[in-house]
Amino acid sequence: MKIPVLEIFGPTIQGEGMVIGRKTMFVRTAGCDYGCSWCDSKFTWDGSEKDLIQMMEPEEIFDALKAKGGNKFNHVTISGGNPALLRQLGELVDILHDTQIQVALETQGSKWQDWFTQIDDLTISPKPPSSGMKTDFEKLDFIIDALNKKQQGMYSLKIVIFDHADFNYAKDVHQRYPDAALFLQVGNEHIEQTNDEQLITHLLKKYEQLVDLVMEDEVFKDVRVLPQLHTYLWGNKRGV
Ligand SMILES: C[S@@+](CC[C@H](N)C(=O)[O-])C[C@H]1O[C@@H](n2cnc3c(N)ncnc32)[C@H](O)[C@@H]1O
Ligand SMILES: Nc1nc2[nH]cc(C(=O)O)c2c(=O)[nH]1
Ligand code: SF4
Ligand SMILES: [Mg+2]
Repeated sequence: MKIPVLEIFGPTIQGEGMVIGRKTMFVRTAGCDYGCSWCDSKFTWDGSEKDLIQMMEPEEIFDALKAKGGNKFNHVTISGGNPALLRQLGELVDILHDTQIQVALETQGSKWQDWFTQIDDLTISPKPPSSGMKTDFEKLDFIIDALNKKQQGMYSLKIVIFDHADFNYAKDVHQRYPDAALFLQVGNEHIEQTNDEQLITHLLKKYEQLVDLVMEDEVFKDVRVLPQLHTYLWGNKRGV
């Protein structure tokens, strides 16, 4: 079954979360059930690129990954949009595993798919208040419970922080799922900034502020605090 794809790129480094720095390819699917105010990939759901969506069979995606990445990769990250909207992605995961390629997934935790159990590095990124979205905690409970029973691979939570309300939301999530590895990520509110120097200076300051807050906090002990590493190298550039 065909999959709506907007970008296939790499090899690059995974810039975020549990496998930060890992050499990986990216497949970005189209469509999202959320509309986060600060989404850095709005083109996947705002209609601006609907004519650029390619409907691809899993084998075609595999061929496109090979055409771009040759024999230089063994890890593919599926992001979006929300790839968890697509039941048919399980087929792509199987094809990649058949050739010893590991698979990572980026999703917000609003939908479950049975193929989640096959993912090697699964990132669930629930959305804090600044996004304008509301977390369905019953659904998230179900997903985290299912992931805790998972036989294969790793999973983690990654929460983007823009303000104090987000910080408190992340604390609540951490206390609700104390056994889940938690990553706090600096929010980038300047997604249109084209001046890399200005952007990086700003993001470094934000990173330092977030680190300072976490260091003084008694709830956040077993936690990791990270920037989006790719923005330090390439700013807001797409496809990297
Ligand atoms: C574009 S989303 C796609 C996957 C999925 N929809 C999700 O949100 O997890 C990939 C990651 O980028 C993060 N993200 C999006 N916009 C961001 C921003 N302006 N600053 C920091 N992280 C951002 C999301 O929270 C998510 O963890
Ligand atoms: N290098 C790089 N790392 C990333 N980690 C998560 C990304 C995403 O947009 O999902 C992303 C991305 O777009 N590029
Ligand atoms: S859930 Fe992810 S892709 Fe969807 S709007 Fe939010 S950040 Fe963007
Ligand atoms: Mg991104």
